[in-house]
Amino acid sequence: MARVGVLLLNLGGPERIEDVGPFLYNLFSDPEIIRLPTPVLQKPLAWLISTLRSGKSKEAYRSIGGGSPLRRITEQQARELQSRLRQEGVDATSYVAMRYWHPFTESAVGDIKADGVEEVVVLPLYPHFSISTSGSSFRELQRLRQADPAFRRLPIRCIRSWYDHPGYINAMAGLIAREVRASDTPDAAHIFFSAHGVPKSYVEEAGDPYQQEIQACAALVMKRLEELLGHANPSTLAYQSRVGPVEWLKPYTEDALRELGEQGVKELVVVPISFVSEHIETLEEIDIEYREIATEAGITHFRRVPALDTDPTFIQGLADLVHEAMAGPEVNLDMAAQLPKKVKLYPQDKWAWGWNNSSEVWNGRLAMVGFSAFLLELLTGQGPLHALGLL
Ligand SMILES: C=CC1=C(C)c2cc3[nH]c(cc4nc(cc5[nH]c(cc1n2)c(C)c5CCC(=O)O)C(CCC(=O)O)=C4C)c(C)c3C=C
Ligand SMILES: [Fe+2]
Ligand SMILES: [Fe+2]
Repeated sequence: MARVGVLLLNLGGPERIEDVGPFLYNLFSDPEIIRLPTPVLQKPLAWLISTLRSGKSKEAYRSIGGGSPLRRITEQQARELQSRLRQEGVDATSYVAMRYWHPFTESAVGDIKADGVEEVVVLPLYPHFSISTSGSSFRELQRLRQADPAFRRLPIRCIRSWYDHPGYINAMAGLIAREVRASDTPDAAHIFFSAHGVPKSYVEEAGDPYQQEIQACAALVMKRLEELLGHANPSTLAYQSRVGPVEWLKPYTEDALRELGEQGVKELVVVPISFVSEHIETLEEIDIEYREIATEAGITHFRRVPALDTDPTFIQGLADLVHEAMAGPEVNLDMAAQLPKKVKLYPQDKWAWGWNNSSEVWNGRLAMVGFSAFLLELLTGQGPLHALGLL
């Protein structure tokens, strides 16, 4: 029997307050998170944005005990999945590969090689594919594979997304049903799916299938929920955790909550749909920030469905996914990261006259160059603004 390494991909989170700044720097250094037309500005901009954001982020992490529980929960999921697979006769060892904090992808790959694993199943702990999450982790793994012949030789099967997998849908519907049954008005409780957002351009320009997978997933969960409860509840899907000035997927969670309050909705069952573990966005953003907004909007009962964490139906669903992948063909990292249609990932490069996409791109580039020169001058204390006595 082959020794199988199950590589679980996740984002990672700062474990202590001191980690917040470097964690944010790693996150914003990723071109799949901030898509710039030119890579030279990625690091200076990552430094600037992480410095500006770190105060707000630290405050949020402080309010949930000083760090993210993501590593602890992901490692627990990995252990439980491993023992489930071993009980089912697979010689499996699970590994955790985080994208922006420990344990980093590189160290997981080092462990896989050291343990003599013979084939790898890559399982992102994101049910829905997004360029910014699974896509970024697949690309990171691809970089490591290209640089390392020993890793490249291992057969690999990647699971791209699993938002419609029965194990996951059943586990989600089961947790929601429990909250609905415990509510004051089980027939009328409003099911509020709050998915993590992405910038609108990811979907509309880059062809990210994320929104379509989220919508399909919410519909499947509602169908299963109706079967479990024996009645159909009203529902809403909205997007949370917007960062920066650009437009993200709509409706925004805060706007949707206010609108439901105006419509007279009193009882809400909030479902964190894109997360399978408790983390800052569930514990701080939903439980503290959105609860407050909902209460102000007149929603008197605000229940939040817990994240799946190590729910047994969910862990069994993950084990089934691994079995299915092992029985199927090899799926390499390029195939897993592929977007459904041919799209332009970065704004067009060719110059064209007029007020058009091209001029906006070049305006943006010139502004970035000017801004970087300004930043450099601030750091070095030398440059044209100092020469003119303006700095
Ligand atoms: C489906 C899940 C996620 C998507 C999609 C996603 C996109 C995305 N996120 C940011 C910016 C930040 N994300 C941060 C933390 C964070 N994000 C996710 C999940 C998704 N992100 C997780 C699991 C975590 C870790 C949470 C933890 O407990 O530590 C942060 C840091 C926290 C904060 O300051 O709010 C930022 C910033 C962007 C820009 C983006 C899409 C482009
Ligand atoms: Fe957030
Ligand atoms: Fe995020």
